[in-house]
Amino acid sequence: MEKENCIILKHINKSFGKHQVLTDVSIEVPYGNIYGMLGPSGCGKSTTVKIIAGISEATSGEVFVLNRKMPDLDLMRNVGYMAQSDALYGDLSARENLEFFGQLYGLEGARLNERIEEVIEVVNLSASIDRSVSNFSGGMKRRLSLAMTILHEPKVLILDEPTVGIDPLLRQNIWNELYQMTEKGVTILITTHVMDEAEKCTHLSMMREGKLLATGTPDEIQKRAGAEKLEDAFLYFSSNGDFGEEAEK
Ligand SMILES: Nc1ncnc2c1ncn2[C@@H]1O[C@H](COP(=O)(O)OP(=O)(O)OP(=O)(O)O)[C@@H](O)[C@H]1O
Repeated sequence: MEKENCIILKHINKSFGKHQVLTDVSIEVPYGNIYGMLGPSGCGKSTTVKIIAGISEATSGEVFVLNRKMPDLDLMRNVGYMAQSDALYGDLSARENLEFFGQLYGLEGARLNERIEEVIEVVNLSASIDRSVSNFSGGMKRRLSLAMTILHEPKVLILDEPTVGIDPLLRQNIWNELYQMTEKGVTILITTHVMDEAEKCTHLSMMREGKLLATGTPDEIQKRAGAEKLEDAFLYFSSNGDFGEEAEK
């Protein structure tokens, strides 16, 4: 099982003081897939991905990424993490931000310039590459953050609500790019509270109040709920208690 799965969470619990925000979260993310975590605001998606990315620690439970127990600093080069809030230097241009982050990951010279051109095109910001980021809209900042996350070609991408504020056409382009990356073996974990984005994922976890409601492919989840839409499946699992994959077998 460990060999097939790029990311494994085993019985993760997380509390902030007395507030338990994650309860017994176990997931397995197969290599080369887009795995979605779907749930309403505050259900614990960001907390989960921060633990996977190694920037927050679980209160109990274990996390493995690429067969290594997290947190593991040596793995950081292979993991691209895009947080919900953009970590950009407003005084710098988009190009300068990319140069700075690229150098941190050991890219330089012609290779760095080549990658910058590639990623800036993916997010459709080529025309604004030399503009100061302080003049960017929220959606442009999200797009630049995504470009920075994929710049060093990590094997694992962890994207926390990456397409918020991005228009539908560009969102489609970005999804196409994500699919192409999985064809090259990249594993992607993405959080969303939007059903139509969740449908695009190859695998899915539905989450509510820090607990998993259901896991599987979008199709499997709908079938188990007897629903034609993911939204109805979510409502079904929300009102019928906890139905992990195992419980339904
Ligand atoms: N550092 C923290 N200290 C205390 N409570 C926190 C902290 N981070 C998150 N929480 C709480 O944990 C719960 C889950 O938050 P989290 O951000 O993981 O949810 P989410 O599903 O990602 O929602 P959103 O999409 O709105 O960010 C919330 O009740 C939140 O208030």
